[in-house]
Amino acid sequence: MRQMADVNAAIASPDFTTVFSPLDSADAELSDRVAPRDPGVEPVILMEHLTKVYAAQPNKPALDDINLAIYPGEFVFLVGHSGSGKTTLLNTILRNVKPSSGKVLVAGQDLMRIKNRRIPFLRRQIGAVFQDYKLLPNKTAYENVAFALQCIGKPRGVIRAQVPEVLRLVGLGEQMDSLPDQLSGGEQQRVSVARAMVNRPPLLICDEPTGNLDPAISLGIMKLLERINRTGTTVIVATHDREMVDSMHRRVIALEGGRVIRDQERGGYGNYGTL
Ligand SMILES: Nc1ncnc2c1ncn2[C@@H]1O[C@H](COP(=O)(O)OP(=O)(O)OP(=O)(O)O)[C@@H](O)[C@H]1O
Repeated sequence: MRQMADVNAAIASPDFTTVFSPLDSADAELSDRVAPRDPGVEPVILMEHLTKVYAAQPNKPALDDINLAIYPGEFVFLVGHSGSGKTTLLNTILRNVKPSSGKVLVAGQDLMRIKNRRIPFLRRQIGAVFQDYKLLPNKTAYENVAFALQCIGKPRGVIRAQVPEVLRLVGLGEQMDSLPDQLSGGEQQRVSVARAMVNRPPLLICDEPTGNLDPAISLGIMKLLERINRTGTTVIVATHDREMVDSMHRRVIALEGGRVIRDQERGGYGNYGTL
């Protein structure tokens, strides 16, 4: 009873973002949605002459003069051979990697000048699904997602309201109390997606979210990302999953040797091997 009162209070509080309700209706006729690119719309990500040279490879830039604008609500695939710079580009957006030169703005913030104390605030605006961001093995699906909110000081009532909602959204309403090793690979990845989006970030970035998953499960993850995108979240996915990219007809940015070699509004995977 007390718990229900907490939940109701949380829903009424300004901290609660009832985030996920538009999703059912969003399943309708939105597949042709194209993000706005009116002159007045600011890009959520802007890169100008962005270059990253790692000290270990001084003669081979990981990113080489990247110029890109990604607008709110876009769904973007990042493709290219292994070592072409996809992860470095995503890590630049999270400010895990500091560029060597050029300009990068994320949600209007200049990441070349951002103060260290502001970086955690930047990261709260960005949900990240990386293959190596493992779930905590001794926590249930519920606790793994709740932990992300606890870390940023969300009230208990908000956590009790939002965590079940997001887990139901990713299709794990019945498995909230399962530990990671009681879940399949695809289910674990869905917990990662739930964890990344529970705070309703305006930007979701995913590095190989379907790596090592079988094709049917990969499709489920991609459909989930598509639904999240339909609520207005900008989604960027680095992937080697040719079938996925070819079937979704979304914007495709291809990297080669740290350079953008293709940027298509509705593209396909292209001629890359899987590695
Ligand atoms: N921390 C690092 N230190 C030095 N070099 C690095 C580092 N991280 C990446 N690199 C190099 O930068 C280049 C780009 O690597 P990156 O991981 O961004 O490519 P990728 O396209 O994500 O590859 P994959 O598809 O295999 O994940 C590669 O030459 C890689 O060896």
